[in-house]
Amino acid sequence: MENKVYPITFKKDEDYKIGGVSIPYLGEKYGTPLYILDKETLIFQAQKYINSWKKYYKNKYKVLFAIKALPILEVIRIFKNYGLGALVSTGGELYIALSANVPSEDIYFHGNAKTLKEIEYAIDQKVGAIIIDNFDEYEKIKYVLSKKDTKVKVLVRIIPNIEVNTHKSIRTGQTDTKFGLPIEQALVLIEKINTEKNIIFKGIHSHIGSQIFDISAYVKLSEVLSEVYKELNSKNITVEEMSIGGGLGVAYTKEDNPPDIEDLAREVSNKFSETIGHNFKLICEPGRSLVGRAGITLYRIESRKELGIRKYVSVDGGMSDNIRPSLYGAKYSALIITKGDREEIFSIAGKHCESGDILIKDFSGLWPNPGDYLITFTTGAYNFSMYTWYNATPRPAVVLVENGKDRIIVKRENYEDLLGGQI
Ligand SMILES: Cc1ncc(COP(=O)(O)O)c(C=O)c1O
Ligand SMILES: N[C@@H](CCCC[NH3+])C(=O)O
Repeated sequence: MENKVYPITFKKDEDYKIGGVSIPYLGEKYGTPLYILDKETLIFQAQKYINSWKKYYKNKYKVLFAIKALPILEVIRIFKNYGLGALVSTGGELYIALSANVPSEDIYFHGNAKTLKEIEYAIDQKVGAIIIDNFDEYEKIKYVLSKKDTKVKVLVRIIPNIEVNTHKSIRTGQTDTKFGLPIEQALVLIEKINTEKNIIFKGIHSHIGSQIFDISAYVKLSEVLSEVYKELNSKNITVEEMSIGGGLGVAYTKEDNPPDIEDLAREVSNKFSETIGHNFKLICEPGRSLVGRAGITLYRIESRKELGIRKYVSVDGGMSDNIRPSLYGAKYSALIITKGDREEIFSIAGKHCESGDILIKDFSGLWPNPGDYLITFTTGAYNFSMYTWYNATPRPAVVLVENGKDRIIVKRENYEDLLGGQI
């Protein structure tokens, strides 16, 4: 079976390599902790999305990279070259997407608490659509437009009432959520929008959560979207676009068996064929499933400890570069590069002043020596972007590898950067 935890080019034959480059060599050259991204895996995942929709969806579609997962210019540029747009959730993300030269019509802006300033920025930049989350946002858009001679395209985010089996902090489609409007309220909002001449209603937006393995949740979502589509059609309101959001899961451990991107495209397309046909532009917004597998993080082992109750191995990073284990109890796979040959069970701890800063609990592997390397896998999504500088920890560098070549795409912060903005 294909190992979905490792990046496509990862090899552990004579040396440990990614993108044809020796991983210990990268550690020597750039220092640790180090985020390493495999370009081939990024491209493979992007092409999977594009080709799968092309195969099954018989009308226009657009894949928007949810840049919150990895807001790095070079990554966004790579995806743009394969025809992907960007989904942004703040003015800052919009700025990054524009700086990566994503055409503004390929940028969609969602979020439940957009400020007037962010709305004005999005309107001035002529984004592809603002995804309206609530009535107050609609009023803010009207206010901004009242000062300008311009129009804005919008989608309206609905709450589809679908519970998914993922961590409670990353579910978004259930009845009780801060994102979107119940369908009845969304319909009222859409009727209001339709009376505005400068707010152009384009369609419906939805998103059910993140790290989802169950394709049937997307099939249910497609049914819900079809019902809303029909309801609006019956009121003579045309729905040109519908978004199924992002959320497809990835494998963090060998036990994880996420569905293929192609399964998502086939099942969703089939459902729409049964219900309303492919009469609208279909949008999807993956983040994690585009970038998660492409990333690994390289650490150095700093110290070891053998307590009666447990053994600990501590590394030179931790919750600052990967907050997911402490925040969600997320599990990761790892590998230690060592000359040691003693198999042990131990916890891998970060260096931060929190007892909860444990990257992997009860890891089973070779007992290392200080100075050895540790690799954690599937760190491409929501690691760099959720970096925290707790304990005044400079942000690690990001290096991109491809065909035996490596280059820095985000510089490592230094101590002076930590003083940035401080007076
Ligand atoms: C509206 C929306 N779309 C897309 C995404 C991307 O999600 P994921 O990284 O799980 O694919 C998110 C984050 O969950 C989101 O909030
Ligand atoms: N930050 C979350 C995903 C959030 C999705 C954003 N809507 C994670 O690391 O799993």
